[in-house]
Amino acid sequence: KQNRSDKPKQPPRLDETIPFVSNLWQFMTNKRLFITRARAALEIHPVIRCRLGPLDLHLLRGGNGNNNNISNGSNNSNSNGSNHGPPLFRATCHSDPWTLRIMRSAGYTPRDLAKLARDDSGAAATPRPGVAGGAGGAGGPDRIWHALHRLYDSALASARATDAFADRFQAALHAELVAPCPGPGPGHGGEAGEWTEGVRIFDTLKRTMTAAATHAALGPLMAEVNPGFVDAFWAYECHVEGLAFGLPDWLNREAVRARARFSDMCRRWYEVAEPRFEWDASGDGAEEWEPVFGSRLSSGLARWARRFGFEADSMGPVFMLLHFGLHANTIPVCTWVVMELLKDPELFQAVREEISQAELVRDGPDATFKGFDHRKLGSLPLLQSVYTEVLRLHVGVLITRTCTAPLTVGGYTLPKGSILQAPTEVGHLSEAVWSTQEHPASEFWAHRHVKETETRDEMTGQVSKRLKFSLAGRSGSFFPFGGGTGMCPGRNFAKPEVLLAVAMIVSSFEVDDVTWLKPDGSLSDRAAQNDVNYANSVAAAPDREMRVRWRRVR
Ligand code: HEM
Repeated sequence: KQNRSDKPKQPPRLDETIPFVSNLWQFMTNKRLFITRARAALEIHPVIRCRLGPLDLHLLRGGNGNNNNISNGSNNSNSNGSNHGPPLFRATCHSDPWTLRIMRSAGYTPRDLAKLARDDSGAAATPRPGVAGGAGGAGGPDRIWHALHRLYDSALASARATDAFADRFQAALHAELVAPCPGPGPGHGGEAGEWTEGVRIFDTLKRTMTAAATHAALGPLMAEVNPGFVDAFWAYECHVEGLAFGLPDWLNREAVRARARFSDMCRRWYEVAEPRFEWDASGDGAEEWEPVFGSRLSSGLARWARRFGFEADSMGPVFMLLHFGLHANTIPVCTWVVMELLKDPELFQAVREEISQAELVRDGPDATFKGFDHRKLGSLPLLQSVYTEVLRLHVGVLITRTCTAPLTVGGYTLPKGSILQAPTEVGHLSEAVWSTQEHPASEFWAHRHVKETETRDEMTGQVSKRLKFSLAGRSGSFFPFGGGTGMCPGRNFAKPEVLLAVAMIVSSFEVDDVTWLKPDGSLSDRAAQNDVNYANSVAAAPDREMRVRWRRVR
């Protein structure tokens, strides 16, 4: 209702039975339900208020109907993500306090956290208006956020970094999954031509992709120094969201133990790598990969921490979060793609045929397989559609920002300093945006993002049909990588990693005998769904494992 006083009109509040208690309790204990209720309220109102403990939040709707098709200047407008979305993607909204919260929960020391908290100049090249830009002014020595984001731009989001990562990842995954190697170690795919029974898809991808992506991004030392790091990572990974936004540590002992174990491994690795590294070689112009820290992203992060005088106790957490960013979403996303293909033999065959177009040309008919061109893979329409559909259905997160200037949304003016959250699910699951008569938005439909086009050959008159990938008109309702200044800088690593792993499995294995297993290993009578424990954790893990038998066909 319009308020008659001079006070600005306030958005409605999210209902709760016990004021100040019920919503907070639900957020901490059943985030899935909290987000479902918020989604329902946002179907009616473009913005709602909600108090969670000390925080007064504004929940916003994404989507095309919200007058919010705002460009964020990112170079990303294809299936990697979207450069449109909710108003919180504007340049005046930032995510530093939330990133700090994640860093604190990972174990950065109070002194190093204080350095980050002191710098309110933001991540952009120009310091925020009215802010000195740290003690050093614009581009000055104290602009710690800007330095981090510059590193992300050059060593994570750039084409050069992506190509180097994709090549290393592909070679390492081939060694893990396909290369014949008797005895323990690589070769999870088994001997060529022989059936391997009881292959667990999620488990196999966790082992092989974690090892390969770690090799490509952090070099070979992590596996040498910490042989059990893959298991330790996944034991920690399932607790990260809860550690940052859920129960306090003293109620969360198992999570605290898992974090300490993996953080110690990262610190040990750093202590082995640090004295071996050539610190004098130049940073930005350095080679994309060297055998100590691995990629320029990893050595750049070490340089960033050194430049700002980080304490030894922060180094485990710094690299633990790099592992988290690298593995926690790509591997479940890849698993969902593989599961969808294996559930549908016709789709599997269609994708296999499409993928063959991206195989690198061999030196001769009998020459060995050389791998895939990751750029070509990323442009294949059906594969892109499947990838997009998986991101749409299995990525769920409350994108969070603080606004540094008043923001007008849906007729309400939210004051400077307001905390804004946009649940990706409101856009991703919108029936109005995604559904067709045969395929509701809640359903996986591999062809949702492709159109068939016909072209006529002018010489022969022959008509050929082609698929074309398109998100046209819907990109404002699709933001699995967030948007604006806080948009995921790893999105360009994620796509080739997922598609290369899918291509390698689809082209190298014959698969049958699909069954589903419950977490205790017993048979399940249904396929996997999003694990409710991963609500708001970006990519959800599957709550059922897929078991198959497979044999390597090359
Ligand atoms: C399918 C895979 C991935 C998904 C769905 C995903 C999603 C996201 C989302 C939703 C955010 C928050 C964005 C926002 O607030 O607007 C984010 C941030 C981030 N992601 Fe990713 N991500 C993926 C892969 C990766 C990879 C491979 C890396 C590589 C290390 C990575 C590194 C990061 C980092 C460093 C941030 C924080 C950026 C900042 O501090 O502003 N991500 N990601």
